[in-house]
Amino acid sequence: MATVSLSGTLVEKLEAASAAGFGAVEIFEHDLLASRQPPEEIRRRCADLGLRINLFQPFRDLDSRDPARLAANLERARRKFGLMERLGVDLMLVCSSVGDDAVADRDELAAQLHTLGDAATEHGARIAYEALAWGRHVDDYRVAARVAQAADHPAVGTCLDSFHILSRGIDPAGILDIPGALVFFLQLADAPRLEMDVLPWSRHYRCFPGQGGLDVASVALNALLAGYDGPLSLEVFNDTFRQAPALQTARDAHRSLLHLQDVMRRRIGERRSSGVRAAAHELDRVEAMLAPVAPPTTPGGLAFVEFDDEDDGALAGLIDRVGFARDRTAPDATAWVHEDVWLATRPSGADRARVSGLGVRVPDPGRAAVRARQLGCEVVSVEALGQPLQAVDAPDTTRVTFCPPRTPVGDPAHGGVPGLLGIDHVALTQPWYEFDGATLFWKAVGGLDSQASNDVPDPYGLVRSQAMTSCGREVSVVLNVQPRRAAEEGPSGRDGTQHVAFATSDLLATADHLLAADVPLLHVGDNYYEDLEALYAVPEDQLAAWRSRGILVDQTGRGRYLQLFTRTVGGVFLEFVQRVDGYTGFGARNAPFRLAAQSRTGPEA
Ligand SMILES: O=C(O)c1ccc(O)c(O)c1
Ligand SMILES: [Mg+2]
Repeated sequence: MATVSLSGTLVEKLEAASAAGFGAVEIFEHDLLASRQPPEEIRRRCADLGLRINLFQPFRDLDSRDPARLAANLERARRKFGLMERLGVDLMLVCSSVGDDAVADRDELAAQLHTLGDAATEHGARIAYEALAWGRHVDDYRVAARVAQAADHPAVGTCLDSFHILSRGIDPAGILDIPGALVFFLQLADAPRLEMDVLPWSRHYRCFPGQGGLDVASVALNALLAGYDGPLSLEVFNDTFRQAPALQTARDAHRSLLHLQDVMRRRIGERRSSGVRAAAHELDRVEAMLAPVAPPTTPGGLAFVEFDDEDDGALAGLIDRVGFARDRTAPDATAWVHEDVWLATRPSGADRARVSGLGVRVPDPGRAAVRARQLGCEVVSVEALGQPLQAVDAPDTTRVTFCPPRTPVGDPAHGGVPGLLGIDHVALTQPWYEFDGATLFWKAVGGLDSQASNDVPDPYGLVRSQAMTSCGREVSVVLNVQPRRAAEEGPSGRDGTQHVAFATSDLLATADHLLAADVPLLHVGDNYYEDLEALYAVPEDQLAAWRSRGILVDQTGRGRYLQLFTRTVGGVFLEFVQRVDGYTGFGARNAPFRLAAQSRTGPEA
């Protein structure tokens, strides 16, 4: 764990990294300079915390065409080597230069690195030369490796950093051509794919492997296949993690490393079958290095959604009014059943209703629990669906219970909601500092893949939204972060609503049923429907049918999505959706209008 990846003082970062299970840290120089503890004290703290210090970084702008500047830089480096001896670390990362006096000639650059190698050796140290994606003359890992090799010094090697490689679209296959002994260090970071300059992209948006869109596993696997056998180190510069509780970030980071090795194991399987560029014994060697994680589980559907209800049972009243059939088999909760999906509410003394639990159907609940434990989750035993099962808590504290593929349906009273097909998706609100951790949890533990992510305008800010679905779309979870202002000052004191969306084959019929049952539905107002007519040239009768029921529409080249929302009860509302002609989104275009309608209170509502 690079200390730059965590919030807090240096000592707080070290404590969080150790508590999360890391065995080593990279000390980022700024963290040491800002610390009151002298290097010797930091060294002692690390020893007490069971942390090796495996890198000190960064050393910037070593090389120079100006001899006097070079001499000064070498003297600066000697002082850093002295500092490293006090810290007990023998490897320093040297970034490629960005200065206007940087050396372009590779032989001259190699000679200067050789001189640095001599200086390092005097202090029992080594240096790892890294190509910054924005380096003045060296911005490609293959060049940095060639220059380090040309330096021809035992104390000079290279550092691979997955962000600098993948952000520029450089092929990581070239890593296999680097002698493994030349790779002194490996830094790993993921990032969302953004169209922006690499420097701010690196300094603000890096995230942990599996939380973004870069193929970090390819870099890590190639480095190990090339013969690197050092640490897998996470170097993440991220504005959210700079503010988030360090221990939570460190725990998510540790999970990301375990999940990364799981992905690498699967890649080894693919390479075995495809015979791509790596001898079978090399693949076996690397596979043996990876942390053991049980194979991933693929959810086959939701068995239940459980809610904490307010003491007055407001949410239970809404579910009754919608027309779900009460299930008489649930002893300690109010429950309803539709086919093989249960809804349950428990009065919890909560000041507002919320989703408290999801039952996820998996082929092998026991194996899913083993994998969850290996990925750092605390697995608890629970009673659900009338049997002992195992569960873990998602980052937003929603309890996720691993359920068997099918459960005999109880003896439900036959209520009925016309057209109802089952649960389409569940939307969960995350604390702002848990969004990336939740994405990783639902990917690594829940077996879902990231789909579209959107930043949706809310009257009081932006709602960050990430859809995650199982490969067959049997389970979809939409993760949302509400704008902080809404949480503190929004009209209903919203600290984030959650909802369950039900699929229907006929939303008009479902809507008429709900209206007849006096279910309070959300209306977004006439301006929306006038725009709809302009957008989609909707026939007047069709528009009237949607407007009178409060139905929202998203029509794309890939199908149509019809949506209808109940009003919010506490922190929960219900949604009914009809997907037409293969539409696979979640109605992002309509979210701002829904949010605006939900934020209106009193006569504005
Ligand atoms: O953004 C930087 O300056 C920076 C410093 C050190 C690194 O290892 C790195 O990848 C980036
Ligand atoms: Mg780096």
